[in-house]
Amino acid sequence: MTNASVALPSCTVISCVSPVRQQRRSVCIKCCLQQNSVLEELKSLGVRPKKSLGQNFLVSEAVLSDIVNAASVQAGDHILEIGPGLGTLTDRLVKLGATVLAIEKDDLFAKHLEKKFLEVEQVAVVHADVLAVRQLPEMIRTFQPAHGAKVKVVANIPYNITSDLLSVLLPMRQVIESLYLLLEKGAAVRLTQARPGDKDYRAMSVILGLYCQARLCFGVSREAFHPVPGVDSAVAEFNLHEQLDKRVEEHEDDFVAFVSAAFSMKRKTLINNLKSWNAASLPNVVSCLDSGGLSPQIRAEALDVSAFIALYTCLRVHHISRK
Ligand SMILES: C[S@@+](CC[C@H](N)C(=O)[O-])C[C@H]1O[C@@H](n2cnc3c(N)ncnc32)[C@H](O)[C@@H]1O
Repeated sequence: MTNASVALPSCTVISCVSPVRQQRRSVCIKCCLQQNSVLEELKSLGVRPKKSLGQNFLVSEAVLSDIVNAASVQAGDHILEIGPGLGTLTDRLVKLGATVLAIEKDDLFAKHLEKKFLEVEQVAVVHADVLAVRQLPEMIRTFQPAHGAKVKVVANIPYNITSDLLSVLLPMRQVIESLYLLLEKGAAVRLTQARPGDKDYRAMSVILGLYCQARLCFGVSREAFHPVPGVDSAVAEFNLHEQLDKRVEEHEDDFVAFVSAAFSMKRKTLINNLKSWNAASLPNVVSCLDSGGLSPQIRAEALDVSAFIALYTCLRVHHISRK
């Protein structure tokens, strides 16, 4: 059995033979050990990673360290981990003295994790689809430390739930302080860097501006995973604002629906898109755009979050909301 925790220089490249596939690859010693231990663990469980659940396991010690450093994980932190898989990142978080709430959808991995961390008081495993946990805010509130500090989310998530997961977690500023997510690189760049006028600027860019400060932390090579995915990854930080802009605080869901409607058809003007939000509002949209010095022909991708909030606030003055 290999031991991935042996202290070795991180960048010495060797020719690594997988014990399962009998294939040879050039990787660093630490990755080789970690990769082989992941492969052996999968083999002992008799499972093949499922594409449908985005199961690409981290096999790079260096990336694990970079993630926990980016999140400044320290003893006493309470961390929500989504998709713990074999528990590699969970293990690292526990070693740093954090307490972990780990939510795993896969039946077999959830059982495996329950056994693996049975004796570890700092880990609670929840067998569930994170997107289907109705009482997620309450569950996180119960998990918060006694002194009420907020929770950090640190996770290597399946790429296909990125938007849905952000939509679920971003509004939870009462219980969550920040998110550190390992994402598909293109998505990480888009989510953290798109600005008004860019081709990647979307409704989610505005929604992110409402809820948080987003930052691209670092890129991660596809070689850091088993199986190796078809794309590179990156870690992104989402630091949630403690308070929402007062003007939308009481109409948060309606504002999000307003922004989403404004972007619904890429080629249409903002006004035409807003018909699906409230068709009767259009004369008011024209006058609110005008009072903000904006053309009635403007498209959603030209407006930043402040312009959206100003436009929405103007419409609320006319008692207009979603119909
Ligand atoms: C990319 S793997 C990461 C595994 C592990 N954290 C690692 O870094 O090696 C994603 C994990 O999320 C789990 N998963 C997929 N969809 C999920 C969902 N909706 N809710 C909770 N876990 C999910 C998968 O079963 C898998 O274990």
